[in-house]
Amino acid sequence: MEEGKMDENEWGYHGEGNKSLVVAHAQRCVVLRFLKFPPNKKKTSEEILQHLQNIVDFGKNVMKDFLGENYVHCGEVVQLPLEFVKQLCLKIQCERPESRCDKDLDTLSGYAMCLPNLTRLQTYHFAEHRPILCVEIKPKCGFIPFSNDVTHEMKHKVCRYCMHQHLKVATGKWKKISKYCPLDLYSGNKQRMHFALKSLLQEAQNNLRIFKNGQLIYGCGDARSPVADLKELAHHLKPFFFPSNGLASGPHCTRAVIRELVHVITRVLLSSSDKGRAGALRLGLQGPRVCEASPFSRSLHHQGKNTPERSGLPKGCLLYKTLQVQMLDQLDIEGLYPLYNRVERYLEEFPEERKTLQIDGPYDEVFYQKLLDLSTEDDGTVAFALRKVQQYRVAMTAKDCSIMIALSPYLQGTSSDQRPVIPSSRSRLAFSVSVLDLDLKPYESIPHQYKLDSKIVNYYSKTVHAKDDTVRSTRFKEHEDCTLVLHKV
Ligand SMILES: O=P(O)(O)O[C@@H]1[C@@H](OP(=O)(O)O)[C@H](OP(=O)(O)O)[C@H](O)[C@H](OP(=O)(O)O)[C@H]1OP(=O)(O)O
Ligand SMILES: Nc1ncnc2c1ncn2[C@@H]1O[C@H](COP(=O)(O)OP(=O)(O)OP(=O)(O)O)[C@@H](O)[C@H]1O
Repeated sequence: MEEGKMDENEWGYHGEGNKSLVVAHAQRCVVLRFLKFPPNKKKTSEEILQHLQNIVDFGKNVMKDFLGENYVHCGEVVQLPLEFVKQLCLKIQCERPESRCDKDLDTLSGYAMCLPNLTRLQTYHFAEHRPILCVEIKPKCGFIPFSNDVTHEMKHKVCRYCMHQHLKVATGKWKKISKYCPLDLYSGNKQRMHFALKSLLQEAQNNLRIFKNGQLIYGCGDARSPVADLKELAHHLKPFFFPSNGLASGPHCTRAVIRELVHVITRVLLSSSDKGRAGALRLGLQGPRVCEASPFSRSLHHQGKNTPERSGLPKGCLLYKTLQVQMLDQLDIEGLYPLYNRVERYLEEFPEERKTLQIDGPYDEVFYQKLLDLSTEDDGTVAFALRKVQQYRVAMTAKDCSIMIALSPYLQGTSSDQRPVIPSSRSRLAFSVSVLDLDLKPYESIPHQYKLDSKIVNYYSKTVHAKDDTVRSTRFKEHEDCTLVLHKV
């Protein structure tokens, strides 16, 4: 970033999560990502610089290897004029969703990350005139824990996302339970993936956002208020997908366009662009392939088909690689927590060792190499406990990242476009797939994870499953009655 040339009027509010806020440049395809903190928890400039540098290093030294060179954009740390940051912060404040204003943008350090704008990813630096559509999916955890340390039987049957939905609705975070189940999306089975994507479109929550030419057109800007409905979305999508002459409208047309979007996204998600260090992780998928709470698997169950077709994900695709990283959580939080406590006890005795143990970085090649040891035999050492803790943090990061799929019409002959192409009903679409929000989860969040896990499972077991049992036992009684009647006849 060239000092003196920074003008806040060239930047606009783009979006934010729990820990960072993103502004986008109006012309150039770049964004600035600032850290956010609760008002009473300000950090020093040095701490912020270190934190941002750690994010970049973690992307470069760990995630690029695990997920693949092509999918990860690490960006760089930039120093900005403080006056620019202050003015920018004032300018965007009114656009920030209220639910995110419990944290303030860091305006004191002047440091931020500069990244390609993945919602407009074309030739990277300058926007082209081709329309561009971008679908952002936060898929969450795609497997059911297989660890023997799991004590709640329910956790072997229902995935965390589906259980968590009930707690989220009960606490008012969302209004409706979503039909989306990550296991359907990660199944590699087209039918299940279509169902998962349609469910995300019906109830986007913070798991789906759609941008057109860099502007949010679908999904939640605010925690609770969607920006458009499916009809409006279909209208936006027509230039990309509409199968006929562009004049038709009505529910039939909306359905056709949405179906086309779902099919294209599925194909992109199953495509491979593998340039990473091949096979850094080889974790065989263990545990159930379906979640009992998914409406898709429930409907199969009712049809008497207990296991859906096994398709599996192609090894080079981003979903497969993300799932592999997620499965670095081999012990589940229940098995991990005692190991975290072992590390804690050691640190209480030898606080100066925190640095050697690389708990707060550096996230370098040494850190990466240690993650590759997947043995689960506990020899009682701090080294073992620490390795599992670090693997867990990396797994949690992959469980919370987002996938960005950018699509634009492929113009034959006129483009120096190097991107892969996918056929759609209207034209061919050039696409790129990227992953974002790869900030390593903090060591300190482990006790919170432990408590939250038990809260989610207890709530689900007590309320939902108890209700299910009542329904089932009523059905069983009806069935018994029915059998008796049949016997009499
Ligand atoms: O615990 P979860 O599964 O609710 O995930 C949190 C996310 O909630 P979600 O369930 O996706 O709505 C949560 O997302 P929201 O703020 O709810 O949009 C954050 O991503 C949070 O990460 P961090 O603590 O900011 O690093 C996430 O926390 P981590 O568990 O990844 O640390
Ligand atoms: N490089 C990028 N290009 C385009 N948009 C981006 C980019 N990075 C982030 N965003 C947008 O900004 C939003 C917030 O970013 P991000 O997910 O990194 O925030 P966070 O606070 O770290 O998230 P979380 O709540 O998961 O902790 C994203 O959901 C995405 O829409």
